[in-house]
Amino acid sequence: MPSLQEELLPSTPGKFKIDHRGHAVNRQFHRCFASTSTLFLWALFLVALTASYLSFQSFIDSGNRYFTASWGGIQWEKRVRDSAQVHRPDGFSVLVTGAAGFVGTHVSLALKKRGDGVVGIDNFNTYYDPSLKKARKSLLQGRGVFIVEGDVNDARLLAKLFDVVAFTHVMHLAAQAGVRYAMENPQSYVHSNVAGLVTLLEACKSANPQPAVVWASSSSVYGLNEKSPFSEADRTDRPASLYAATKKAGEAITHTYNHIYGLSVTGLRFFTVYGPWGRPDMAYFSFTRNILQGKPITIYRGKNQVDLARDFTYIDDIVKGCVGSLDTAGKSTGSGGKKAGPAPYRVFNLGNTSPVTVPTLVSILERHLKVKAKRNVVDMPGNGDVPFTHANISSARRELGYKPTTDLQTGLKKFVKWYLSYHGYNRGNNVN
Ligand SMILES: O=C(O)[C@H]1O[C@H](OP(=O)(O)OP(=O)(O)OC[C@H]2O[C@@H](n3ccc(=O)[nH]c3=O)[C@H](O)[C@@H]2O)[C@H](O)[C@@H](O)[C@@H]1O
Repeated sequence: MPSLQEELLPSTPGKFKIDHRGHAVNRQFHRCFASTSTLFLWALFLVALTASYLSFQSFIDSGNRYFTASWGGIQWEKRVRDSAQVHRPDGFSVLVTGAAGFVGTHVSLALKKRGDGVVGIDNFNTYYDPSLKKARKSLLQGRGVFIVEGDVNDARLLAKLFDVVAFTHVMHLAAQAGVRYAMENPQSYVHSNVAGLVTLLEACKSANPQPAVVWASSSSVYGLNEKSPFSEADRTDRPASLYAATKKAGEAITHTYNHIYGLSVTGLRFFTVYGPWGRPDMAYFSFTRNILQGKPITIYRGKNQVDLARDFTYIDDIVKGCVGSLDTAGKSTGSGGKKAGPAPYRVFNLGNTSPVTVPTLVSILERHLKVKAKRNVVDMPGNGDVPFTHANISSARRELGYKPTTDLQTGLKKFVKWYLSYHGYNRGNNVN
């Protein structure tokens, strides 16, 4: 009779083989032990392999960050200095973050044109097609604006930039934009709009002299506010999206740096900015692309079948608001991380003051493109959108001389003209 042990010990995995000769148990036991130790060795080998792969990856990562960084060196510093060179009396030298972005490109061009020194920084991330960002970079380079490829989370890079140039102003436009994408990639909003902002403010507060900071907040901070038009004094404690929440956090964070370190801060609440060289993720841009390609567009509709509306604001008006903010920003009072007295803290709405519904936006595009849209109207999903926005701009008008002059009809015409030419359409046949 085979012993119980003999019956329970398989000679090969998955199979019972009963050996009635003398040292069956020993042999079986030995085989089993051998296969267990082989397994153990294999497991050890796999763990070692995984560990070395991970450390190799982190070496590559840090290598990318620190050894193959696209910044640094004498030539690089010269380019930064040249780009920051001021060419008008009492001109500014401005560090523009997100310089290859939509608003960043236009503001940089405007500042350079009037003789200010401009250095850009942009991480060229892939939130939308980086080739558009590269094209904007070429445009800027052609006008003498140097863009450093880097992230505002890179404290060493920022410290280096402030070491090379005594920036008078920082125009902080680098951000993770987009209201609905926050549900897909929440961490990217924390990374850019919270962590990146703090890293930048740390660099600004430590700089000597401290620059004045003007930065992009958003109309989305008004969230569920129903009082219209939106005034700066209205509630902003009910954000409807994580994007809005990070912008609201930015307003609180910048206030802290103003309070503790004497940084001069101006926050600008932009209202749905549009125009040439715009962002492909925004509705007016993606609608244009789809209409031209004969693809359907999705139009969200609010509660009780009410159309959504936005206070769409043309880029040139926004640029005037940004430049006006830089011109009127009081000085920071601190230096090297120490406050010497109170500094200005301001928040302004930069809108157009005349909301337009999304279906009307589509009709205007159809007219300019001479193509009918395939409209697919759906109820607004719970994705962070708000039903309408409408700016009260009396503060900006009073203090910045801000006065928007471009209506949606005119602004979209300019956008369509740019879009067709940028994408190589035959303009003569397509635009009014
Ligand atoms: O001003 C702001 O605060 C914000 O403006 C825009 O956000 P949003 O107004 O949502 O702009 P779009 O994404 O272009 O949407 C405009 C309107 O079109 C609607 N929409 C969007 C996409 C779509 O497929 N269908 C559609 O009907 C949206 O619901 C919204 O009412 C920007 O994307 C934000 O980065 C910015 O901060």
